[in-house]
Amino acid sequence: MRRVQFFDTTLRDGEQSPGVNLSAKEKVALALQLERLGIDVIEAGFAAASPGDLEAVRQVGEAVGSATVVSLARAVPADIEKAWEALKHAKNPGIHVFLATSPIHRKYKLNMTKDEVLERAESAVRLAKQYFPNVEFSTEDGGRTEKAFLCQVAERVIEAGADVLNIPDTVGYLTPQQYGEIFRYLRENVREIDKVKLSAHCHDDLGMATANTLAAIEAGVDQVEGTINGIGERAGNTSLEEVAMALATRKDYYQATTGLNLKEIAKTSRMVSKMTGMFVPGNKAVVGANAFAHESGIHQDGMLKNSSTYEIMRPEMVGYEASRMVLGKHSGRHAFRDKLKSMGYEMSDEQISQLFVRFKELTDRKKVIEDEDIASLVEERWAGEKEVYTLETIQLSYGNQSVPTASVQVVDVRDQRRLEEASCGNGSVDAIFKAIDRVTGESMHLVDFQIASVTHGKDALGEVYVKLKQEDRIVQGRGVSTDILEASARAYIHAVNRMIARRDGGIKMENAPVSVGS
Ligand SMILES: CC(=O)SCCNC(=O)CCNC(=O)[C@H](O)C(C)(C)COP(=O)(O)OP(=O)(O)OC[C@H]1O[C@@H](n2cnc3c(N)ncnc32)[C@H](O)[C@@H]1OP(=O)(O)O
Ligand SMILES: CC(C)C(=O)C(=O)O
Repeated sequence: MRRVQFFDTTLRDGEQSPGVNLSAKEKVALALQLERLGIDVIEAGFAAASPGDLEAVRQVGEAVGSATVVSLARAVPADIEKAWEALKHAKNPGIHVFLATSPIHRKYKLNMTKDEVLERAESAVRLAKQYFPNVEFSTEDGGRTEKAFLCQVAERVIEAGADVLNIPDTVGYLTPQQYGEIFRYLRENVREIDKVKLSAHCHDDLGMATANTLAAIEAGVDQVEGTINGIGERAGNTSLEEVAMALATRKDYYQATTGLNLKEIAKTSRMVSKMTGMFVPGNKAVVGANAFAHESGIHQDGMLKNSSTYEIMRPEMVGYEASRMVLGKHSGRHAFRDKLKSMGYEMSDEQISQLFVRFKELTDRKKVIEDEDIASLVEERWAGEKEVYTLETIQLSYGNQSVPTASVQVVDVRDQRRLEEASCGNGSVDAIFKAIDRVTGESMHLVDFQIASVTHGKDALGEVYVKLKQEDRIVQGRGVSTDILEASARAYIHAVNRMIARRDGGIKMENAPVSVGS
């Protein structure tokens, strides 16, 4: 199986993302992490761009031990000399010289003829070779360059001593088939092509950077270039982690290996995101927060039975701890049961079914159900004595010019009667509590009322505590809901049930789940 070399340009092309500016210290920290990841070549910056970048390239070159550290340089002597100034003390120095070759760039940007481009490319490589043991030459906008002319450029830079020939799809224009075809064409038509390593460098303007890079690997390139998280100029570069995982997961197809320590991918991605301020979208392949998360019941059930049903690679392979089961509207009983178990609740099927009904009601109102939500549901259902009344519905009429009115429907679980009553109050909560007193025939005195937020965000669960007094007995009740008025009603009914249980000799809590601690 052949080994594909990985060239990382997060610190150069990645830094060309608008708004990104890495300090020398940050570049060194990232470069050391890239080295831990097993990157073969690290492009540390563009020494001629600024004194600060020259200094950063210098520090990276001296800090990195095994990887080759390169600086980008235009095909001008001053840039090449700056690159050498930065890297002359590096452990493994290299240079990446580029010159555009396409008709569009020759005419509008460089104002150079084909012959001038050939001359300049050759002389730049010759000069670079005087300083650096390792010289890469890139035909900028190679993807839109006439193939015959590309061959001419290739022959001239090989003759001048280039070690690597990179053909970038600078503007992300080519299709995978077209990009692969360029490398096959070069192999067939360039003299002494075997003297250089061929390299692929793609941009993601049409979302094809990874596909194009993989097509280049199929066409036999020796090296691939890209960035972590796919950051870079415009729509970004090839995501190296995507290519690495495609090769690792589809070894059967690509028949190629890398020198990467895949377990370092997650950490590297987090570092890049943090230092560049470029957040990784949740659905990003390999490193997105949802890349190993499962939300729907059918998928979660499959995952619990065997992870190969819905995962082609394990999160542990790239350094994540485990797949995540996200409980939400689309989740089913299997995942719900698994979550309860992982939180330490052991329950019968009947108990789980009862709780599942409340869970589904909650998911209609809350996007993501967190562990605290589940714990609140369990405690609300089983924290007290056996229920006498269960809340069915509440209806409210409220206006700042009118008296709030609440109507409450409950079921008396002793005989399954459905009961309904209404009441006015000083406020909505007062109206609800009075309606509950009426419907249950109980007379309670409210001693305390507190509201707390259980979870975060606009759809957070609210938790209400009430303390009720009847004669000399005091009980507490607790209710949770995304709606604070509903939580109030639940808390009040919870307390009423406890009061009845206490007063009538204590109805035992027969069905409560066993909590074995979480
Ligand atoms: C595809 C890529 O990602 S290429 C890398 C892009 N990265 C960067 O540009 C980041 C760093 N760049 C910089 O800091 C600045 O552009 C510098 C310092 C390199 C140059 O700055 P300036 O001298 O002010 O030139 P400016 O950037 O405005 O224009 C580029 C000049 O380089 C020329 N040029 C562009 N590419 C090359 C090349 N590969 N070889 C030689 N000359 C080149 C342009 O034709 C233009 O020349 P002109 O002034 O004769 O018209
Ligand atoms: C310098 C070259 C390789 C480049 O970044 C590009 O063409 O995209």
